[in-house]
Amino acid sequence: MPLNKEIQPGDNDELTRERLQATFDTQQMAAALWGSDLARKRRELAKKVDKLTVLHDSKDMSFMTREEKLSENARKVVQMFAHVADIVEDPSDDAEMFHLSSNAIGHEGHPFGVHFVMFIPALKAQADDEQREKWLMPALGLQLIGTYAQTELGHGTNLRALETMATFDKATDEFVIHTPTVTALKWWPGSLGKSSNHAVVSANLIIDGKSYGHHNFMVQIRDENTHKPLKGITVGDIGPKMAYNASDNGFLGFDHHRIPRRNMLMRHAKVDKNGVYTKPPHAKIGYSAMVHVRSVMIGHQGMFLGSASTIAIRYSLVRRQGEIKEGSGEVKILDYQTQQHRLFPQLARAYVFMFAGKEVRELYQKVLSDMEKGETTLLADLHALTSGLKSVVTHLCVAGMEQCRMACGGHGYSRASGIPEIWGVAVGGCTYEGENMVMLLQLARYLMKAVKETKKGKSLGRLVDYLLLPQDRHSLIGRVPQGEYGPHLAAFEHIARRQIFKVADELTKLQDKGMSKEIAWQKKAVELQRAARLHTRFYLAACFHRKVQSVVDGRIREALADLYHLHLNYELLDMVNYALEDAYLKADQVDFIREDMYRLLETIRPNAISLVDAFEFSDRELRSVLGRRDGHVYENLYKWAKESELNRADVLPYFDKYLKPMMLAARQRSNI
Ligand SMILES: CCCCC/C=C\C/C=C\C/C=C\C/C=C\C/C=C\CCC(=O)SCCNC(=O)CCNC(=O)[C@H](O)C(C)(C)COP(=O)(O)OP(=O)(O)OC[C@H]1O[C@@H](n2cnc3c(N)ncnc32)[C@H](O)[C@@H]1OP(=O)(O)O
Ligand SMILES: Cc1cc2nc3c(=O)[nH]c(=O)nc-3n(C[C@H](O)[C@H](O)[C@H](O)COP(=O)(O)OP(=O)(O)OC[C@H]3O[C@@H](n4cnc5c(N)ncnc54)[C@H](O)[C@@H]3O)c2cc1C
Repeated sequence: MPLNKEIQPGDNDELTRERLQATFDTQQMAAALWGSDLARKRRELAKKVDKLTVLHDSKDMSFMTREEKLSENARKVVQMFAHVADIVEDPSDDAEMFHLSSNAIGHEGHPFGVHFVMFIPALKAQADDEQREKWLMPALGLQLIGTYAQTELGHGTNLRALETMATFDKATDEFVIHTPTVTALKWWPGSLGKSSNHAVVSANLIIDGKSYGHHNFMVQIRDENTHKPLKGITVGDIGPKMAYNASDNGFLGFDHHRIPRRNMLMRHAKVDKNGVYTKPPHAKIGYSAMVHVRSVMIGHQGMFLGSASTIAIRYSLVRRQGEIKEGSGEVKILDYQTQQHRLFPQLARAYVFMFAGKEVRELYQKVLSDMEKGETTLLADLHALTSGLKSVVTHLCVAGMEQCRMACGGHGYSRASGIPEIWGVAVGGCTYEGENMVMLLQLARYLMKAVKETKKGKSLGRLVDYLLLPQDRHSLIGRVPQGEYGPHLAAFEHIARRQIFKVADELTKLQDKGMSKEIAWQKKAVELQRAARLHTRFYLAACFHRKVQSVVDGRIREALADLYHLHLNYELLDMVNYALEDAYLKADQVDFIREDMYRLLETIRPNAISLVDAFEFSDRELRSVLGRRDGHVYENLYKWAKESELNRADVLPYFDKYLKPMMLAARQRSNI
C-alpha cells in the first residue's frame, strides 16, 4: 500500500515514482498539519465541491473583468450557502467554512468576505444580548450583508486621529454620524463599495461637546430592497487593486446621518438616554475584531505559502532542464541543490506558520471566553503575540512565495501558475489589519515593559519567561551531539534576548542623558522592530519544536523533524549577524550549520512531493496549471493559453486601426 495517498491512475509517471518514495503516510501528515478532524472534513468537502458543478468557476478568473469577477463570486457564494448543509458538517465552524470558500470561491474576495471575518466577530464580541438578537442572528442567517468600516482616507494606523463623528442628540435619543472632511471618508472596507447594506462604523463618540474616543456603531447604509444608498450616505468602490479584485473595497461618507442611540455597540462601553457614558473594562476592548483577524491570518498565510510551495515543488519534479552529469540526460530541476535551497525552507515555513496559527487561535478563543466574563488579563499578551506573528509571518510568506514564483522560471510569471494571484492576496496582509512595521512596534512596547518586569525578577507573561534566564556566552552548536537540536533553539533564544536587552539599555541611556521617552523611542525604532522580529522568530522555532515533540507516530515525527531542523539552520543563517556580533557563534559553527543544512536538503528531497501532497489542496482549490496533482503541465498550459480573450480572433481590431496604417504609411514612405 503506497504511503502517498495522492497516487492515481493516469498520473504523470515522474510524479508517481516520486510519490512511491514517501517514508510516511500523507493522510497522517495532513492530520498533523490541519488536525485530524479538519483534515477529514477538508477531504470530504473537496469531493462534494467537485461534484457540485454550480460551485465551479465558469471560466478562469484571469480572463475576467472586475465586474465579471464580482458577479461570478456573488453567484458562487450564493450557491455555496444554498448547498452548505449538504457540504459541511457544521456551518458555524469558521475553519470548515473557510476551506469550503477556499475550494469553491478562491481568495480573490466575495461579497461576504468581511461580513464573516470582521462584521460578525465585532458583533459577537461587542454587541450586548439585545443587539446580538437584533443583528447577529440576521447576519448569521444572511438576511443582511455587513462590513467593517474603520479606516479613513486620511488615517488607517493612527486610530486616535479618525475624524468621523457620532454626536449624541439627547432630544431625539439618536447619534448623528457625520464625515466632516474629505479625509474623514471611510476608505478600504472590503465589500463596502457595491455589496454591503450594513456596516460596523468606527466614529468618535461626542456627548455634550466632549469626545470619548472612537467607538463602534451599527449603521444601515443601503435600502434592503432597492440596494440604493440611504439618505445622507455616499458610497462606492475605490477602484482596482494589486490583487483581491473580486472584492469591492469601498468609500463611505455621512452627511449628518441619524441612527438610534442603541446602534452603538454596547456590550462593554455604554451611553444611556441621559448621555451618561460607561467606560469599557479595557480601553482596547473595541479593537477585538482586529485581533480576531490577526489571529486567523497566521494559519491562512501559512496556507498561502503552502499553496505556492506545492505548485513550485510539483512543477520542479515535472520540469527537466540541463544536465548534472554530461550525457546522462536532463534532470528534474528539483535535483539542483540551489532549487532545493530555494524551496524547502519555504515549505518548512509554511508548516510552522500553520502550527503557529493553530496555537494562536487557541489563545484567542481563551481570551474571547474570558472577555465574555469581563476578564481581560490576557488581552495584552494576545495583542503582542498576534502583532508580532502577523507581521513576521506575512513578510516571510510573501518573500517565500516570490522564491516559489522565481523557482518556476518563466511559467511562474504566468497567471497560469496561480502564484501571482495568491501572492497578491497574501501581500495585502502586510498592510491590512495593522501595517507590519507599526504592529512590530506594538510588540516592541510589550517587550520593553517585559524587560522592566524582568529587572524586578518578575515575568510579564508566559511568552517572555525566557527573559529571566541567564545569557550563555557561547553556543554549543557543533560542540555537543546534535540530539534534538537544543543548542540551535537556544541560539534563537539568545539572539532575541540579547537584542531585546540591548535596545532596552540603549533607550535607558538616551533617557538618562535627558532625552524624552518618545524621542529616544524614535532614535531606536529600527532596533526595536528588530527585537520584535527576533522574539517572534524564536516563538516560531519553539512552536515547531513543541509540535514535533507532540507527534506520536515515528515516521511522521521523523519527517517533520527533518523540516524542523532545516528551519532552524536556515533561519539561523538568515540572522547570523546577530550571533556573530557578540561572538556567540564562531565561524566554524556557522560552517557546521551550513553543512548540516545541505545534508538536510538531500534528506528531504525524496519526501518533497509527499510533504506538499500532505497539504491536500485539491486542484480546484489550488487553481494552478503548474501545480496540478497529476503533473500534466504542458498540454494544460497550452489549453489554458488558448482560453485567452486575445485568441478569440486571429486578427484583433487594433491591428487594422493602428498598426496596419502605420506600416502601410512606412512602406509608402520607403517606396518614395
Ligand atoms: C463565506 C464564509 C467564509 C468564512 C470565512 C472565514 C474566515 C476568512 C478569513 C480570512 C479571509 C482572508 C483574507 C481577508 C482579506 C482581506 C482583509 C480583511 C480584513 C482587513 C480589515 C482591516 O484592515 S480593518 C482595519 C485594521 N486597522 C488596523 O489594524 C489599525 C492599526 N492600528 C491599531 O491597531 C492602533 O491604532 C495601534 C495599536 C497602532 C495604536 O492604538 P492606540 O489606541 O493609539 O494605542 P497606543 O497608544 O499605541 O497603545 C496604548 C496601549 O494599548 C495597547 N493596545 C493597542 N491595541 C491593542 C489591542 N488590540 N489589544 C490590547 N491592547 C492593545 C498598546 O499595546 C498599549 O499598551 P501599553 O500602554 O501597555 O503599552
Ligand atoms: C486589501 C486591504 C483590505 C482592507 N480592508 C479593510 C477593511 O475591511 N476595513 C477597514 O477599516 N480597513 C481596511 N483596510 C485598511 C487597512 O487596515 C489600512 O490600510 C492599514 O491599517 C494601514 O493603514 P494606512 O493605510 O493608514 O497606512 P499608513 O499608516 O499611512 O502607513 C504608511 C507608512 O507609514 C508608516 N507608519 C504609520 N504610522 C507609523 C508609526 N506610528 N510608526 C512608524 N511608522 C508608521 C507605516 O509603517 C507605513 O510604512 C484594508 C487595506 C487593504 C490593503
